[in-house]
Amino acid sequence: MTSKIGSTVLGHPRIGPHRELKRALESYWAGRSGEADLREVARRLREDTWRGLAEAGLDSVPGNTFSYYDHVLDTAVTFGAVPRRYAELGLGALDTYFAMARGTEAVPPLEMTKWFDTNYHYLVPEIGPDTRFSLTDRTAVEQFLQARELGVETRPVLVGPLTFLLLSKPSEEGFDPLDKLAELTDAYEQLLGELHRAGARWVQLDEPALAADRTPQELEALRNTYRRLGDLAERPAILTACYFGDPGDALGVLAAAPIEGVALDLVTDPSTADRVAATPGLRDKSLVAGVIDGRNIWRADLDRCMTAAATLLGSAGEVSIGTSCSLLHVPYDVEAETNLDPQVKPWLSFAAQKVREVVTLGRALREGREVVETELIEARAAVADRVRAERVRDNRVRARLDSLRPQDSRRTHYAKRREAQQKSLRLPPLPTTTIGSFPQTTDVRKARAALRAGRIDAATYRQRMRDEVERVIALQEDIGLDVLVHGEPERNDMVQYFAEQLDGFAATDNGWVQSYGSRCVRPPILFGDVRRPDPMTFEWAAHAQRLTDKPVKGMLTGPVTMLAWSFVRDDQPQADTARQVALAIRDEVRDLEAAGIRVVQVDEPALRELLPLRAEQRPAYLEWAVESFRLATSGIAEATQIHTHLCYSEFGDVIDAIVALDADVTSIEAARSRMEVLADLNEVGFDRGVGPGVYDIHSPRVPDEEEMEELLRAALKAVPADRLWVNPDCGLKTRDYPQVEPALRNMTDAAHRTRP
Ligand SMILES: CN1c2c(nc(N)[nH]c2=O)NC[C@@H]1CNc1ccc(C(=O)N[C@@H](CCC(=O)N[C@@H](CCC(=O)N[C@@H](CCC(=O)O)C(=O)O)C(=O)O)C(=O)O)cc1
Ligand SMILES: N[C@@H](CCS)C(=O)O
Ligand SMILES: [Zn+2]
Repeated sequence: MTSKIGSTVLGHPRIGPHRELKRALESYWAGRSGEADLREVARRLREDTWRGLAEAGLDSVPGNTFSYYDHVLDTAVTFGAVPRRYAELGLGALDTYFAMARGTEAVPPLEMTKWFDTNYHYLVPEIGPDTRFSLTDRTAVEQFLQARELGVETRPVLVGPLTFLLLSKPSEEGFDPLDKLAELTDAYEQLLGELHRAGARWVQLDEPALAADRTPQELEALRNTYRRLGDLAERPAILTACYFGDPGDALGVLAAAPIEGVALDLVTDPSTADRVAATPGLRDKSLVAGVIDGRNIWRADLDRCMTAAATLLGSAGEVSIGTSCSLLHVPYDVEAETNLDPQVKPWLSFAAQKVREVVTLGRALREGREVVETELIEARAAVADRVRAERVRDNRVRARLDSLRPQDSRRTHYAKRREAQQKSLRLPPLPTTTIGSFPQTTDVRKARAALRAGRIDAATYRQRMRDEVERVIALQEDIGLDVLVHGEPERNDMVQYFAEQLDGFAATDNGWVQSYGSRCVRPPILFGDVRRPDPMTFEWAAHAQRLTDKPVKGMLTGPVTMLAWSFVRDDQPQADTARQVALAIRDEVRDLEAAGIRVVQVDEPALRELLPLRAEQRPAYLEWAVESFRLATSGIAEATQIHTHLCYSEFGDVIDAIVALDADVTSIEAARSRMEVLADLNEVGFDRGVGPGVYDIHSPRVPDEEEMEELLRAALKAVPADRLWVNPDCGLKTRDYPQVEPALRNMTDAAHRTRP
């Protein structure tokens, strides 16, 4: 008989409570430590996680949640999908894995892209006719056995076969990775067999791709795959996890499949719960009710969660309590925060607190609410305090929003702006610029760490950053760039930096969340009405502008990106929150203009990221996303040139929205896709300045001027010279000067050679 799941979480952070894995990885990559050291750090992190989750009282502990870099890459390696160019390097297993993740001198890495609508990035597997799927890496089995030796029985978690192939890209044109589903399913069968023989009672197959629109053929593929896996004679019980949204018609397919369990996200779309009762096939299955939000940080209303879970009793064979998705997207522990606002802190729940919430609800469901009365009372009080808190509402902000008129988010006609800007800026054709950040050197980061630790005072820190701005301006002048930037040395992060200065946001000291590989972010917490008490950036931009006669571009982060990369309040529509952020940015744009800054860039790299997974929800999102950008960038002189910057995604789905932003110049990631985005923009009649990136900043490689010239000539076929800008794909903060300086010199030379 199938064992019960009880209470569980679908996955867990893995970077380490103090980013131990980040440090171990970076030390290994820099050659400062060996493979054994790295493996030892990883082993300890895994063991601490298993023990911690078991001791917290979870009935079912997820396993195989650790990754040295990315779980999609792990899945590719598990099933032998290692493209030949990496296998041929002749490296050991771990270094081949890192070559796929980061590239080497000889080969670029796999492409990296966003994991659904989150700020986590996965590596895109390449699948082609030559891919031979087979079980080539047994880490999942080994880790199951290691956990068992510690006395913890885990439920190994794997990316499901359908999601894996849907997230992959064909290694050659015209090939559909789904054609390999049957062969991949053979390999999953083998792994399930080995896990069974090792003693695993449950396995979790993650199928978040089911939260997006799926074709009938894809649903048929789902049906066939899960029928095959389910019909395996010797295997663990299968829990298929659907998260990031409602699984739609896929729910019926899974309910009819011969598997034992389904985990549902009941947070993203609470109406998913209503469909459970209407899906009779679930009555003999284990249902993990994902009532605790796995990707936001608000303390749960446990009474409401209990009621939601209890209404499902009877609609499924067994109802368990779970998180809506993996906890990968939240920080480890609120208790690690010593400087958080004392009123806000009890409103929050990070991974450790969410595990406790799940355990509490699991007990309440099993043994009755009385046994967890104290926990319920505490949660009730915290939730009520947040609802009542006066500081969450700022009537000045609300009054200002109420008084806005439609013309407040409109600029004058582009043709007039263009003329005024040409007169003011006098730029050559194919003007050169960068996206904003210059390398965040060790000295810059050390200065910030010293300021935080009180080893230097604010005035010393400020002077060091001003000196850095001077260096960056001098370098750009020397290289001959046309529109300069101050380099953003004073920013810890392009979202957190602003959040730290805005009312309504709280920042964490240790709330790290993995963004990709060893890179992390600390998403700020947007808890209340947003207001800008003081100017935020103009001191830096004005300082930079005083150092040069060339125009300096002011650099701000747009409202959509501020929301996308923060933990956002869930007590009002996102559109309202975005408008509040937009007003704060609008004030900053005006201050920059008043300080003599003639070009302002408002970055919206997350515009595509927040696009709903289901097409029917997209127009409403795009409307508020565009409107908030326009609110932030209107109300200024015609001569002030607004730039925006987009990166980290494919733009096909948001191309109309890019036009609707009404920016004067748009810089956009394009180097790796060889300018394809320009044709898409032409198709919708885009007639503004555009800077398709000619330098892929994701790789340490220095592009030579010939290849950038070739890209520019390709761009000129789609865009006339008087609209084409020359810039890298994105900011340079993750690169080092020895790469950046020659690359920018080559880029500038390429622009000069290409100019008519
Ligand atoms: C553009 N991207 C961003 C996303 N999300 C964001 N919120 N911000 C982004 O920029 N999403 C999409 C992409 C993802 N890309 C990246 C790229 C780079 C990073 C990254 O480099 N992260 C850094 C941490 C950045 C930061 O917060 N720095 C702080 C703290 C630095 C620090 O760790 N200091 C040490 C001491 C340092 C020393 O002594 O040398 C410490 O505190 O222990 C700062 O500069 O002050 C990373 O290292 O992971 C993320 C996403
Ligand atoms: N201005 C930012 C944009 C990154 S998406 C930077 O240059 O880093
Ligand atoms: Zn970017």
